[in-house]
Amino acid sequence: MELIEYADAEMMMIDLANVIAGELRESLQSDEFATLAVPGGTTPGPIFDQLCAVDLDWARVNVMLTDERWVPEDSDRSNTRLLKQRLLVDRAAAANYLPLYADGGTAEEKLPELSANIAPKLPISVCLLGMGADMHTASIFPGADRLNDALHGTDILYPMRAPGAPEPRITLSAHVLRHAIRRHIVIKGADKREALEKARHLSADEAPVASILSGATVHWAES
Ligand SMILES: O=C(O)[C@H](O)[C@@H](O)[C@H](O)[C@H](O)COP(=O)(O)O
Repeated sequence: MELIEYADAEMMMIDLANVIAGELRESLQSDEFATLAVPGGTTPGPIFDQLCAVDLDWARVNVMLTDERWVPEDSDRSNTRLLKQRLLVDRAAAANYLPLYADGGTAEEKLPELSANIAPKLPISVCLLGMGADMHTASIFPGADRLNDALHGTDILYPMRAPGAPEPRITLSAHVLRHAIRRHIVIKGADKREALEKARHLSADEAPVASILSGATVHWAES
């Protein structure tokens, strides 16, 4: 794993948006389509604000989340809502969105149709991930009911219920995340930096983020 430290978060977000745009551009030079996976949560919004305005052949880019909270799109907990408000706008509105949520059923019920839609768009060309202070990444949480499957199984998606998550989740598997051609993790704050250092010496069962660190670039700013 490579660690890049930034003087401040604002610089980190601008830099990271440029890096992601450059990598997507590079993918589109050799492939007909590129797939970008991004996290929800509170950290990546400023990256989306930059990235959405980038001059790129967005019509050839598939955009998806790394994980979703199983809540309707009008909930302020919905990562889909965040993406639609801040990434899939401006030039990036031309991208092809691959949903991780569908109305009218549980994650377990909807998972086959969501997976079938994603399968032809893999591997992920550029994957951006977040991390929680409890060392979860995507929605692969320590102590979660399907932790073992999400870490070691080969399915694309797993439903997930975890003590640390207020609602049911759906997440890409570690298998799919590890097969991403380029992988970035974005974290902010001293507590997450400490958690990252701790995770490097723990098993993936204790620190799920450890399962995707090898070959990843971690971007960190204190504030
Ligand atoms: O839906 C989610 O919550 C995310 O996709 C999740 O994996 C997130 O990246 C981390 O929890 C960090 O969240 P923050 O950026 O809010 O700290």
